[in-house]
Amino acid sequence: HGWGYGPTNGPDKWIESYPVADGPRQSPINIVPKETQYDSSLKALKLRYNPSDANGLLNNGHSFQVDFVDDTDSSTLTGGPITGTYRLRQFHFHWGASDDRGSEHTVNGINFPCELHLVHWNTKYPSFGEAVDKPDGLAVVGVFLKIGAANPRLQKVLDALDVVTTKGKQTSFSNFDPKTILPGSLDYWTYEGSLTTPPLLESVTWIVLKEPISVSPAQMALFRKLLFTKEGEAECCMVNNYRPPQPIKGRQVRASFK
Ligand SMILES: NS(=O)(=O)c1nccs1
Ligand SMILES: [Zn+2]
Repeated sequence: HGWGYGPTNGPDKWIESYPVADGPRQSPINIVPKETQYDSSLKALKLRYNPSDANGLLNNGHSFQVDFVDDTDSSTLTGGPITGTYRLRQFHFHWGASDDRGSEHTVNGINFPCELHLVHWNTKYPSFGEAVDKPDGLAVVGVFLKIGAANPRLQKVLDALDVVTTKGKQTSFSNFDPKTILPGSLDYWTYEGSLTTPPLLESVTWIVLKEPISVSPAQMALFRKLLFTKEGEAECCMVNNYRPPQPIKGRQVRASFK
């Protein structure tokens, strides 16, 4: 049976099929701001997204993702810690069964209820599939969600979830600008890491934003209505789809801000 987040196939079992799980640059990590190093050479993030590139919303059995058309440079990440141009491929979330956990990265050991990942691939490679296993192949922007006022910017995404409850369901989703779900500040921490789901490839430059966005308890309840399971199978709630922090193994986390 495939990997997942349950007691028999969860993060502690992934090493059995994916030995890189205990590699030197695994993600997520706990970020300790006092141990990060401000790097004045880090550039500002430049995110230029074209809403018309949004191309569907899918329950993939581990999370749900909004896919983007990535056959041109119309939705890109440049600047920040990276060189060159990375194209937006998809964004997705990780969340908990309750508001005290759900994020993958933590800050001073604090868990957030949810974390957004915007996945980009390096256009020095011909495709996402070619980039995904290269050390400079991907750049993922991570955004923490913290409990507060309802976030109207999230509502269009959350309103689409009721038709993709089970694994494999997808629905049309277009004309959406992911910049609208980013916080006001683009200050970030960055480090070299990996995919946080199998195959756990060590190909990700992580860019974790310091400022969270808000989400309300009612909005979190909508995430938790999704299922890991297919239509007709015994239902298993899609919650706690996060990997816990991994050993830093000597890595330096840099800050774009003082
Ligand atoms: N959670 S993640 O952004 O590291 C990711 N895993 C697989 C594709 S993208
Ligand atoms: Zn993710």
